[in-house]
Amino acid sequence: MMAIKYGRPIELREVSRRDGAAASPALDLTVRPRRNRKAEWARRMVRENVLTTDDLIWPLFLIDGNNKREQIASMPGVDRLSVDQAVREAERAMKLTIPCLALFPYTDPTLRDEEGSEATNPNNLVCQAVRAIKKEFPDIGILCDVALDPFTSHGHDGLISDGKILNDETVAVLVRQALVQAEAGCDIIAPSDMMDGRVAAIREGLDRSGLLDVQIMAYAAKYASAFYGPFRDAIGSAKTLTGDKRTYQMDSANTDEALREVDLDISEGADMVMVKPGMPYLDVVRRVKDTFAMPTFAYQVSGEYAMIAAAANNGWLDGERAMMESLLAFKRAGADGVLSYFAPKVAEKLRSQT
Ligand SMILES: NCc1[nH]cc(CCC(=O)O)c1CC(=O)O
Ligand SMILES: [Mg+2]
Repeated sequence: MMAIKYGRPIELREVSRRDGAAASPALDLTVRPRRNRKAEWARRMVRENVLTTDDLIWPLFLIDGNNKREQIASMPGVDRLSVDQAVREAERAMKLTIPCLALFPYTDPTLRDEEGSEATNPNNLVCQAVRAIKKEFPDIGILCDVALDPFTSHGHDGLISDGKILNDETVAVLVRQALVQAEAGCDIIAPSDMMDGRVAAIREGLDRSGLLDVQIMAYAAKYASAFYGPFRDAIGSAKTLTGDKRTYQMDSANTDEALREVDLDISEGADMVMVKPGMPYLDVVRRVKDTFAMPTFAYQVSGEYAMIAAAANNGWLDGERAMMESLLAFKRAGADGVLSYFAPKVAEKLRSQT
């Protein structure tokens, strides 16, 4: 019996050395993992995870106006788009075979109020964009975020009373927000507010309105994160936000809690679940995928995008390679897809490789 692990059995050592091999010093290794990495064709054969355009959800920021593109300083390469420009990006997404867009509005400050009432206006920016995109490109998926922060004067995701975020009262408004979006033609409702019980309430609201096919992707494990900073610039809530979101978004120290949150959202009717942010929480993605075997998504959030984009713009790292590596990391962690501001660039890169 010869136990071979990482070397050659002692008995075979002498015979195994070829004549002349002594001239070139060699380690006595049977197993050399580098053999499988010796050429690109060999690396392709043993590759465990692949990223394709099917894995991408592309978030777009909307702004009122026509033929307008406004740069977002903290997200170099990402613009706020007027509805007509968002339709052009939808066309680009179709050509790049990106399956789904996510829409986020920059609401005019004059339309923001304490209750976020613009959220339930069936003609708000998001609903306008959904209709315009679906009219030209009915075959692209559209995901709409459900939360009040783009619409409230205080920048919180829910209603406030005496400095507290009200849960049940907020849920009632979120149901109405989800309904105006679904009625506009949105395919996937994505509650990002972290109120308790909102998935069940939204599911019931949709079903009662006959919107049985509208899916719910729950931001199930969403953490109170510093990485949302640039997003809050993009939707214009950074300056107005008072305090933080720690009474509703999760504590970044926890993962068991993430499993309980995901479990609840699934039992309330979520079709898909999301972990957010992405790269700093890949352990959560893996646990969620392994525990529930549900379609699991990750959000590579604005701050993650900004870090890579800023370092690349400074020449501190190879932006394209860092981008591709960061996206593949989500696949390795078990994600079925990723919301990423890099989506169009990634899709272009993937296309140039085939
Ligand atoms: N509730 C709204 C919402 N939906 C997505 C993000 C962040 C996305 C990003 O940073 O890219 C946020 C911000 C927040 O919760 O403060
Ligand atoms: Mg929850």
